[in-house]
Amino acid sequence: MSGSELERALDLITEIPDFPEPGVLFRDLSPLFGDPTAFAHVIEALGEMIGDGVDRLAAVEARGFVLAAALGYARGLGVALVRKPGKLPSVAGRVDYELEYGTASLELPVGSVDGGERVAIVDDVLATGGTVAATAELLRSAGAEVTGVAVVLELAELRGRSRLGSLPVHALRTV
Ligand SMILES: O=P(O)(O)OC[C@H]1O[C@H](OP(=O)(O)OP(=O)(O)O)[C@H](O)[C@@H]1O
Ligand SMILES: Nc1ncnc2[nH]cnc12
Repeated sequence: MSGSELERALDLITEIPDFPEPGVLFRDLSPLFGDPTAFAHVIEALGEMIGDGVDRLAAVEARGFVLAAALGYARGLGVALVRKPGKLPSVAGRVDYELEYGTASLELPVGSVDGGERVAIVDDVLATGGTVAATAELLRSAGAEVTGVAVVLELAELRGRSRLGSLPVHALRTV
């Protein structure tokens, strides 16, 4: 894959002003998910960013699941599926946090990670960093070591990295 192929794939992301509320510029990855060539380039590039030495991926409902499922399949890694509340019969932990728009809670299913596992978090967008910070907290509470974060798009002005301490963050594109 050439750099320009990846750039063309990322150019499929569209911007929708004032969604889901006034003042938010929503980045829609649906066209990228819908284009098999672009999607394959993005999965390949995410795989290069997470590197070796990872035992498992973790992803957050809903858009993160699409990326992590494909990447996990490509790399032979299982995925810890972090859920929005009320979906799980057995909850290992719950964290409440702030989003760019509104508040949210996440839950980790019992048995999703083993103690000492090295887990990389995969998501589509890093905005305020609340989602990734909450996911990292859930994984660490369950005994995992979080190795880093790989996202397709980082929204730099929302300063998500500043909430993540020394956790390595890799983004395919930063805007
Ligand atoms: O860095 P943050 O400010 O936490 O924002 C990033 C999160 O926001 C979006 O998820 P959303 O909760 O909108 O859910 P979705 O994937 O179900 O659309 C996105 O998929 C990230 O997970
Ligand atoms: N502006 C944005 N666009 C898409 N997903 C987001 N998640 C949080 N902020 C977002």
